[in-house]
Amino acid sequence: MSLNEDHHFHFHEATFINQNGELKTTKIPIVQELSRTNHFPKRFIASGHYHADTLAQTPPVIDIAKLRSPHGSRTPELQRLAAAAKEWGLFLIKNHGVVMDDVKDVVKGFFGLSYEEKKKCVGSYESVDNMGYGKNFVKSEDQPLDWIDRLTMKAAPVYVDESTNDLSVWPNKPPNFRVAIEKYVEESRKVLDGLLQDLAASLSLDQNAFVQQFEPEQSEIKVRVNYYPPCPRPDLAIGIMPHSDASGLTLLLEFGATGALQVHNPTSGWVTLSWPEDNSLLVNVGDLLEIMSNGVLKSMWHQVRTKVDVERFSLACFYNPPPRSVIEPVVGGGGGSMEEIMYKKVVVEEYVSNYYKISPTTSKEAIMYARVK
Ligand SMILES: O=C(O)CCC(=O)C(=O)O
Ligand SMILES: [Fe+2]
Repeated sequence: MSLNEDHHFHFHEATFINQNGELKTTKIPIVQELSRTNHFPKRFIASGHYHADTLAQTPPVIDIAKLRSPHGSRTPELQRLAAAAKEWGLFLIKNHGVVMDDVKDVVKGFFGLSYEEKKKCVGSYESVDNMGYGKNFVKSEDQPLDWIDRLTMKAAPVYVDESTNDLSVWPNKPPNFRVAIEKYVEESRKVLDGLLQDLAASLSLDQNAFVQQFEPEQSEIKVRVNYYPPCPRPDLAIGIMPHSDASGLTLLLEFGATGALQVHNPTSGWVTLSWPEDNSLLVNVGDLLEIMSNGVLKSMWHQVRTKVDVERFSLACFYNPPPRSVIEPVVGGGGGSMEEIMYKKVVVEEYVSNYYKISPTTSKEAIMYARVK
């Protein structure tokens, strides 16, 4: 179906350098408007991708209250944590204390604005490393487009000179958007710091082995809010193409609908993840923590499917060590001193910038940048 003349559609613009080194701009239709008018342009056909609905599985649930109970009694929960992070690279958490009602309201409020209002209320529209409003790794005219609208901001560190460092992409509507998200991010950081300690302990490493590389003053937390409107062709479209996150850890909140996030596991293939909207949050391992754990923890390869009848929202917090810091595998846990080193030292911002340069990819290619040959 082509974009009908009867409708007045808006577009995001993405700029990229093509294979001949030329600077190009491509126009990306706004999915809310397509959804509302039941249009499905060919550019959203993601052929060769996995489109089936598998039996939905609930990820392992880790009880943070149990992890914080006195030494000894927390051992079984630590073991469950290690098993989930090693095999799947993900787990749900409950009893984490993070309050999320305001965040859901502001995210819904933002995506409820018209395209013109959204564009006007985000101060800057540039894209650096995938930041800003409406960008989705577009690198060519022929690449399939994700059925998504998204806004990415840097929530930490908080810079004094906003013009250069946070791209001023925080929207000023709804008015409490930034305050609500910054509060959520600070609460999330505490939970993630605790989990970094638990993950190290669960691998018999010094409990500070990972967390000490995430300095409170300089660590980076990027927040991405994602909106997937109902899609006329879930059999052809993808909400987000398969990827692993470049992060250390990612904390994911989903609401509106479940059963859209799918994760690929070498033995089980694609698995659809589903869980009740009951305050649980999903934690997943990103590439940087896979490197820091010498490949013992696995960053998950995941994608998002679309749904024909329901809209879905998600909010991802990507927690990274400071951009200029050097990370390297921490060994000496269960593997012993003979453990083979799988990954090289990398500068965090160099890793992330290579990741964005080569994404999207068809497999976990970005991490090869850090792999010992
Ligand atoms: O919407 C989701 O469930 C996942 C989002 C995601 O993978 C991302 O933003 O990197
Ligand atoms: Fe992701």
